[in-house]
Amino acid sequence: MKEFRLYAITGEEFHPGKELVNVMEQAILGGVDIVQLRDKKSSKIDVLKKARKLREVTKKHGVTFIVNDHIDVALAVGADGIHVGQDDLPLDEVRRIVGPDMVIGISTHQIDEAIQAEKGGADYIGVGPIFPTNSKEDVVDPVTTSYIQQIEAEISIPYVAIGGIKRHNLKQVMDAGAKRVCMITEIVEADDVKARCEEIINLMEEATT
Ligand SMILES: Cc1ncc(COP(=O)(O)OP(=O)(O)O)c(N)n1
Ligand SMILES: Cc1nc(C(=O)O)sc1CCOP(=O)(O)O
Ligand SMILES: [Mg+2]
Repeated sequence: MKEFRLYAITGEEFHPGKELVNVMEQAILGGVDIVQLRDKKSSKIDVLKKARKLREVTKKHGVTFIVNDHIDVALAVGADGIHVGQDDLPLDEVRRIVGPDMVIGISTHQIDEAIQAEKGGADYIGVGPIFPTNSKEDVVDPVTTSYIQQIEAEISIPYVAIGGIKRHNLKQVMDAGAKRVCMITEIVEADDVKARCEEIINLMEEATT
């Protein structure tokens, strides 16, 4: 898969009054290089309509587009990838459905899951939640930055740290070894989403120099 650094997940409930596609385009202009559509509330047809719009804007800017949960929607709109959780279809079934070229990401919360994901052919893993988060209802307890250190030592495929990551704790995440971060609220809640993403990327660069 294409290299990435800042991964944004949609969270429409956190930007009332602002259009989903406009918010995510601002994030892209600010430097986000993966966009994931995550929508737990809409009907399938509405998820499809949002996915079509996000596919268009991500394609226009050459940014990777991932759909959370809905493999059928990902295939229908020609997304670059699908993100699944531990309770979703097993990786080999997902691969059989989406074919050899689509990116598959999977959430992991402990090292055994990460090892299985790597063996099972995932293209990247989510590593989290690093800190407490209010953006996901059925979330497990924070895994802390020590999980990042374990992943660094034992896993070779790309991983992205997620969960409660903000500007103020970003350095802790980077210092633990993470090179890629994923955020919902810290990005989409900002008044100026483009400027917020630029600030986050500057902080990531500062933390690694
Ligand atoms: C990059 C990334 N990492 C983890 C998740 C969480 O996925 P999942 O466990 O399937 O939970 P939901 O997002 O479906 O609530 C993610 N979406 N993206
Ligand atoms: C969608 C999601 N998955 C997580 C995991 O740990 O797998 S944490 C999370 C929510 C991330 O949102 P925020 O950046 O607002 O904390
Ligand atoms: Mg999911």
